[in-house]
Amino acid sequence: MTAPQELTADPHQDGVDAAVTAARRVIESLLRAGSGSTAEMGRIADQLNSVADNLDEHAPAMNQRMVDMWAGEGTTRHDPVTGPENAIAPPLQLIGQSDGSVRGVLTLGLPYQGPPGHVHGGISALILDHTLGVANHWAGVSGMTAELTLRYHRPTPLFEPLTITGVQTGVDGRKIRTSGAVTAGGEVCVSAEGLFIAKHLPRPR
Ligand SMILES: CCCCCCCCCCCC(=O)SCCNC(=O)CCNC(=O)[C@H](O)C(C)(C)COP(=O)(O)OP(=O)(O)OC[C@H]1O[C@@H](n2cnc3c(N)ncnc32)[C@H](O)[C@@H]1OP(=O)(O)O
Repeated sequence: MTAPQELTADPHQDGVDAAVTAARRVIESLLRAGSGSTAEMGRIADQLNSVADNLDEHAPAMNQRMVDMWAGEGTTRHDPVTGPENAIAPPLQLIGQSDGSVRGVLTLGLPYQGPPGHVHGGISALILDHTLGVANHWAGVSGMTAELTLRYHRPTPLFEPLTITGVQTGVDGRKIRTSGAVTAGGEVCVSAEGLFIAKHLPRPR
């Protein structure tokens, strides 16, 4: 039996991860403040643009950055679900379980809102697509999403811990079947069935 294993990159307390954590806070704070805020939004926009100008000035060429992103341990650092270097990632940390499934817990805030006080359905789809992909990796046979079928059973709450699970259920030639769910308080909010096809795009070199 395989021991549980962290499958996603551990966020660092410094460097780009710390800057990305701050950027996530800015996104959330802008939403909290809103158009009725007395904060000087014009000045805030200038400050944020100056931060972006500084980053762009020190960034490598795009093709070099793509090579770096896909080198070594970097593969789980930048995706939009688990990546500690990606400010739009919640981020979710996934653990491979001894029973072959993967599991993670996260709480989503205002940037991920769809219906009032609840998670946008597209965000649940993004999280489940990625989690099913990681479940395939953990199972040892992975591929690209060909079909993702979602059932939204009940609204998924913001501001509460959500448990995200995924497990590979079968492999038939190049066809890989995987299922998963988002649960809150032990109730299934969203369930997913995925068909993946064993195929991998080449890494940039
Ligand atoms: C630690 C963490 C690590 C890292 C973990 C990272 C996890 C990341 C997870 C994210 C996953 C994504 O979002 S991936 C990105 C989203 N997906 C995509 O962009 C895929 C775009 N589509 C494609 O590239 C293609 O259509 C493919 C690869 C799906 C299939 O193309 P292909 O390779 O040419 O294969 P093809 O011959 O067409 O099909 C092979 C067989 O599958 C069947 N098939 C193909 N598509 C379908 C379909 N939609 N529905 C039913 N069946 C289908 C065919 O009938 C055929 O069956 P038979 O005749 O053999 O019986």
